[in-house]
Amino acid sequence: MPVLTTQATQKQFVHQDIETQKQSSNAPVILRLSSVTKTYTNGCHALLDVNLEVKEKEFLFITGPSGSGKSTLLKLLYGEELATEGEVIVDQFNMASLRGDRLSLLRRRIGIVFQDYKLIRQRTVAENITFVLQAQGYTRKEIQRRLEPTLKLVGLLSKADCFPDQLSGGEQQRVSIARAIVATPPLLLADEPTGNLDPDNSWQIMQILQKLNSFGATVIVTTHDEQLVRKCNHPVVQVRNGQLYRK
Ligand SMILES: Nc1ncnc2c1ncn2[C@@H]1O[C@H](COP(=O)(O)OP(=O)(O)OP(=O)(O)O)[C@@H](O)[C@H]1O
Repeated sequence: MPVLTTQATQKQFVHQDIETQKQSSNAPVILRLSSVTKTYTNGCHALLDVNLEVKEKEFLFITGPSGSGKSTLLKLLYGEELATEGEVIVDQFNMASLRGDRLSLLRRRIGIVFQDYKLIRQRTVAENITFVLQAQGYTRKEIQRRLEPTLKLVGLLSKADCFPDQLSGGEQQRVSIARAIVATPPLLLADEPTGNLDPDNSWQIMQILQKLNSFGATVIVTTHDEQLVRKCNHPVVQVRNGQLYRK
């Protein structure tokens, strides 16, 4: 693993790496961070002069210790936070200039999976998955057309009418993945999706994410789980003290 101490070297390295990828793949860029710094209002520098480019259909792991800036990086990508300096481009949109309806439209093209699932306890599995489609004005017929294959993909066809509290942690995470992908977004962001799961369930989740990637989605996963990362053959970026290092 390269150890890069200065930002100049780091930039050079990441750019070199980007060049290498360009030679091996002509896929369009789906997201780009250019010289991005994120400082929270309390003065905490979560990210410092970060550069990253991800191409369509890539699968990227983001690893790093607790508090290093992984979630912040994902939040910049789905517009939960804005960069303090630098430029964040997602799906050709500059995140700094996106507000209201335009931000909502971009978010429809991004599926998000969280460590703590964020399911609605009073709604069934099927309702949790289709809720977002209803909110986006899909017809009942289209919702039904999408629901069954999505449930099948995450192995939950028989649990459609269960409530979240009747499911295991792994099953709940599979519901949250189903909810994230039911509108077939081209970009899937997963923030510690296996953080609350045992190794078997973690592996099941990874297999689903890899299957979605093989179907054409760009997938970015943050994780602490080095073993899981080693098991999969995907590029890895490590965040340390708010800076990015290619592994
Ligand atoms: N809303 C906020 N206000 C102030 N500081 C924040 C905020 N969110 C995060 N931070 C700080 O920014 C830094 C990076 O946090 P972040 O959540 O991105 O790290 P992380 O790598 O995802 O950590 P973990 O693996 O524990 O989830 C930390 O020092 C954290 O305390």
